[in-house]
Amino acid sequence: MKKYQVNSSGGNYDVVIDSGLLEHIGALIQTSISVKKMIVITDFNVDRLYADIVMNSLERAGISAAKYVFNPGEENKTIQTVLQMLDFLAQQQMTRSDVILALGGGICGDMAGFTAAIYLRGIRFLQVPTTILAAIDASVGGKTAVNLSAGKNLAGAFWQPSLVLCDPQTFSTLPPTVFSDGMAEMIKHGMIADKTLFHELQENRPENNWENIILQNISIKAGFVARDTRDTGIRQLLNFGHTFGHAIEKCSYYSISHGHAVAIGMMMAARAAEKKGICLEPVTEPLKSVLDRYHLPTDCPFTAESIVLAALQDKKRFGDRIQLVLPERIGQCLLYPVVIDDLADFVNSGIRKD
Ligand SMILES: O=C(O)C(=O)C[C@@H](O)[C@H](O)[C@H](O)COP(=O)(O)O
Ligand SMILES: [Zn+2]
Repeated sequence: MKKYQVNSSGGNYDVVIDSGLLEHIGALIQTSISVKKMIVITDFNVDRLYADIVMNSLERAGISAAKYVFNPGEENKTIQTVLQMLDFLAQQQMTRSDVILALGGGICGDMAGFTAAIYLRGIRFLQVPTTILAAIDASVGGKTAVNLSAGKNLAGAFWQPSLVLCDPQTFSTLPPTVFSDGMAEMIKHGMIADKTLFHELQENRPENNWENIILQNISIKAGFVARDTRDTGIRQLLNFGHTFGHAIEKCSYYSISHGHAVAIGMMMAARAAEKKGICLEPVTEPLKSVLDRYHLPTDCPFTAESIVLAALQDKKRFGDRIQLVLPERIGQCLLYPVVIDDLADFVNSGIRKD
């Protein structure tokens, strides 16, 4: 069992990582935060696999719980789905002392968290990540959101969970592409902050060491969250690969998943940075080899024009500038503001392999 305290300007909370914790999650919740009534929010895939274990454990711990199940997929991460969740909470007469439990991957946590942020102007919620991506990234830091037709995560709130409970046994049921999605964010953490983690991922697979590797990743992410919870500066480094990645997700109508799009986005940023002489050492070749190792894509299937158009909606755009995150060396990236007129040149350099 591993424990880590996340500090943020929106509150401090524990992350508990323990294989098999879903079986006794009710008791674990009762020892950390006192709760009588909960709504478990999950998608149809996770419902089939883990909802009964969780619901039974909550009941044994004396927590009255109802369940809301939504259709999986990024295309359902919408305000309409959140409205349905809000209506369900109201029907169940949830009050300000009651709690939402998000059981699932990043999409589930983002929507359940956003619902918690706005229902009755804010109630508590717990993150129970069941994917690698949610465990090492989305469950920590309080970014909650839905997509708009204009782009990814364009409406949301900063709303921190009260507790994060992670059972790495759930990773054993992940489809290979969902497994790879999580590895993309892990490689990102290595690229922006920890060259030792990057080299570990080059040499060893993480499967036999989940508790340590999740802890290591959460401490990287939590370091940025503690220094800049509301994403106005240094936290934006966590967006390495995301400006182009979000554009790729949008251009693909979300048929390319988040981690896969971020993998391509990181490669584009690396190629552009290397060509423009921003890198202090070669980064493109080692990044490509580690992405290949985890079966992640490295080439952009869209034109530079369509990527530029989609990227103009990025949240890191401030007027006529957009903040890119570019690698200097493995384990170190920098924030690199670019005027909008120069964006096409960066995107072109990132797409072209010569
Ligand atoms: O927590 C952060 O900060 C991140 O940027 C982590 C990202 O991996 C994550 O995908 C996040 O949701 C993207 O944030 P956004 O502000 O670009 O929507
Ligand atoms: Zn991400």
